[in-house]
Amino acid sequence: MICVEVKASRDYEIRIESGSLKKAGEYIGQVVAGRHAVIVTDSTVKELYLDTVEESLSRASFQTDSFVIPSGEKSKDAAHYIQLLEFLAEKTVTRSDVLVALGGGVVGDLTGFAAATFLRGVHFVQIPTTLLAAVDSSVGGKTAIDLQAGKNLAGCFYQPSLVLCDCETLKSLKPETFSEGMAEVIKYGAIADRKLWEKLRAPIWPQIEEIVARCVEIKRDIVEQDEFDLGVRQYLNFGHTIGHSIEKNSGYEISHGRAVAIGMVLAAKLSVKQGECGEECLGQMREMLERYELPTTTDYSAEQLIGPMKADKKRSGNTVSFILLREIGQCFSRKMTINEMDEAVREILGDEG
Ligand SMILES: NC(=O)c1ccc[n+]([C@@H]2O[C@H](COP(=O)([O-])OP(=O)(O)OC[C@H]3O[C@@H](n4cnc5c(N)ncnc54)[C@H](O)[C@@H]3O)[C@@H](O)[C@H]2O)c1
Ligand SMILES: O=C(O)C(=O)C[C@@H](O)[C@H](O)[C@H](O)COP(=O)(O)O
Ligand SMILES: [Zn+2]
Repeated sequence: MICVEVKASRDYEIRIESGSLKKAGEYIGQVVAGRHAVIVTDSTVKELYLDTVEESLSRASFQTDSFVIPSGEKSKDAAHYIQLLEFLAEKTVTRSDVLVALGGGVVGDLTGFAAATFLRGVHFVQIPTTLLAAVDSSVGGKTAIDLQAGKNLAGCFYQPSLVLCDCETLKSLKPETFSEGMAEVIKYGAIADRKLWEKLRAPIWPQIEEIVARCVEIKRDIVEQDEFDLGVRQYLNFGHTIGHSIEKNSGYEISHGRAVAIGMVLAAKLSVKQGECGEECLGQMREMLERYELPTTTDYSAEQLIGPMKADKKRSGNTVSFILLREIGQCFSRKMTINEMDEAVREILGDEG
């Protein structure tokens, strides 16, 4: 077992342990006082892992209920959020009880937001079952739902009480869903760790636990410095200003990981245009994403992309902080006015191809 400790507004452990799904009840029992657990999952994960987690919780004397949403980003919305809150009220969940997010980033973000707001805060535990959730969304306490107006526009910072990562669950992922998680892994290498980047050239499965652990350590180190996203945490948003716009433009048909992959190429391209890194950096970014069969180009026009980019949470008044690369393994933040961002996007898309 690898254990990574996080010190934030709530301290907690990330336990990376093969087979730990069967120990969920025992582990959750160690961090919460109540004995009522509501498992939130999606329609795909329910068929694969719900019974195992329910049985484990029952063995540890938990009463369990489950709330199942349809798989996919479209469930991360206000309607499912309200349905979940009504369900928790109907089941008389109390502040000492626990919500268990069993699934990918969609389940985790929605459950976290419900846990933060139901009764003004009940415990929640993340059990990530996608690579993306294991390396990124289960850690750090960003919770959110999408609004009609855009991605992740309602949410709050609310840390889980425990993250339990059983990499065995990643074996049932479709190859394209595994690749979507690799987009965030590639992000960590690009912004913070050249050595991690190099490891991604070797087969991933034999080193999966080590890779997950390194990613969550990088995220932990950043979150411990800036839990509330006012400074260095914004580095974790590399590729996301354009990525979120691509997701929104596609009506959430293009997944987060794929959209972020394209966003990272365009951010790298902007870094080259601004003289901050060499052409080879952009080439390496494209090569690494292609290695994992991730997209590197978009058909959306600058006109289409710019609108949603203005809703970025790194915006303050008329400026947006844009995350650029210095080299693979090092990034920084540059403030741009909305007009400068508009011009930059037109420029980088103008010669796309
Ligand atoms: N809070 C954060 O810090 C943070 C970080 C990154 C991404 N996110 C959010 O995470 C979401 C994307 O997460 P995701 O990529 O996990 O998407 P997802 O939750 O939609 O899962 C992707 C697909 O994989 C299926 N699935 C999950 N586990 C499986 C398993 N073990 N075997 C087979 N199928 C499985 C799901 O049913 C779904 O169809 C986005 O909404 C994004 O905004 C949040
Ligand atoms: O944890 C963070 O901070 C991140 O930015 C991680 C991102 O991968 C993630 O997609 C996050 O949800 C984006 O946040 P947002 O603030 O741009 O909505
Ligand atoms: Zn992301």
